[in-house]
Amino acid sequence: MQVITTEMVQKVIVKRPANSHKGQFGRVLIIGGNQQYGGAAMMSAEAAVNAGAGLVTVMTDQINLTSLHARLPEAMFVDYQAPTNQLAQTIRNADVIVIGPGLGLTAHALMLLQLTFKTVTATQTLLVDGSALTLVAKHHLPLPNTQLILTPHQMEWSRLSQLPIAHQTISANQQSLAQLGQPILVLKKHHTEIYHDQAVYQLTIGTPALATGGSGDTLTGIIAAFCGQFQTSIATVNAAVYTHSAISDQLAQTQYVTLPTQIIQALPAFMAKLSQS
Ligand SMILES: NC(=O)C1=CN([C@@H]2O[C@H](COP(=O)(O)OP(=O)(O)OC[C@H]3O[C@@H](n4cnc5c(N)ncnc54)[C@H](O)[C@@H]3O)[C@@H](O)[C@H]2O)[C@@H](O)CC1
Ligand SMILES: Nc1ncnc2c1ncn2[C@@H]1O[C@H](COP(=O)(O)OP(=O)(O)O)[C@@H](O)[C@H]1O
Ligand SMILES: [Mg+2]
Repeated sequence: MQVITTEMVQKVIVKRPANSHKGQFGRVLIIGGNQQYGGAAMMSAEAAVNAGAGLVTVMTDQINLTSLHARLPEAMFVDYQAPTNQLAQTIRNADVIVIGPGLGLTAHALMLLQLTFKTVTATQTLLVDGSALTLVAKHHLPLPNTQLILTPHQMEWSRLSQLPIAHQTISANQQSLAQLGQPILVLKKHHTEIYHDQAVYQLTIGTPALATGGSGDTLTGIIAAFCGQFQTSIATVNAAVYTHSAISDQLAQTQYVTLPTQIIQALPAFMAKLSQS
């Protein structure tokens, strides 16, 4: 198991080429946010925008439109009740898709997940989080052939792998991942572990100041934005996971809890500093 270091992250968060445009920094689609959990999709989207995604679209319940645009005019909106062919076209247009933050477990949520799995191709990156992971486990859905990243916390991983939390050892986790077709796994907890093929990385920063609703939703947006602009790889995912906790640690010097929205606000300055060092 290797520890993720600042030096590893500096290799990922590089200066942007002068001759570039938004089309090169990733078209990110966030699918989530039902009537109860709109904030989850909004935090994911705002994190993606602030972490540098070129274009961000949110496919969510219409009830979230006004608050989304009031808070984040940079984001585009698609009503997740739109006709299936429009939803599929939106999914096809994305480079990186996040599904799950605040999605919920209803029949409509399941339909959106199945449509995404059916539509996504091998050249796209798909990040499955939150409710979407619970739906995969509950309905035994086969995972699609794409660049796949799973971001469960320990309980979500338990549902998916059928490993009780106390049995989530490195070798047991690796065996479960082999059965799931070797996606990248971000197993979120105190000292999060990241798995890909035989490689295992550990985050040794981050504190319980992160133990507040929305911290994981925010992480999904950072990972998606990083994959969209720095290419999908284990190094890129590690850099995103590290950035999330490093910002929290900085804020936690003077704060008991670090709010997801505060981490989001600090992203552009943190990335500028790393890219210049
Ligand atoms: N503001 C919002 O709209 C929020 C929406 N959320 C959404 O709510 C949905 C359900 O997600 P939840 O995670 O709350 O619900 P889950 O019921 O899937 O899991 C949460 C429970 O798992 C247990 N658990 C064990 N180990 C854990 C670990 N290491 N980390 C976290 N929990 C652990 C805890 O008992 C915890 O109450 C998701 O779609 C999520 O995106 C949450 O993220 C909270 C904030
Ligand atoms: N005690 C802790 N130490 C370090 N990191 C933590 C701790 N508690 C939570 N976190 C981090 O906060 C995030 C929580 O994700 P998640 O449980 O999915 O939150 P939510 O779904 O509410 O957004 C993960 O990145 C996790 O590693
Ligand atoms: Mg979560």
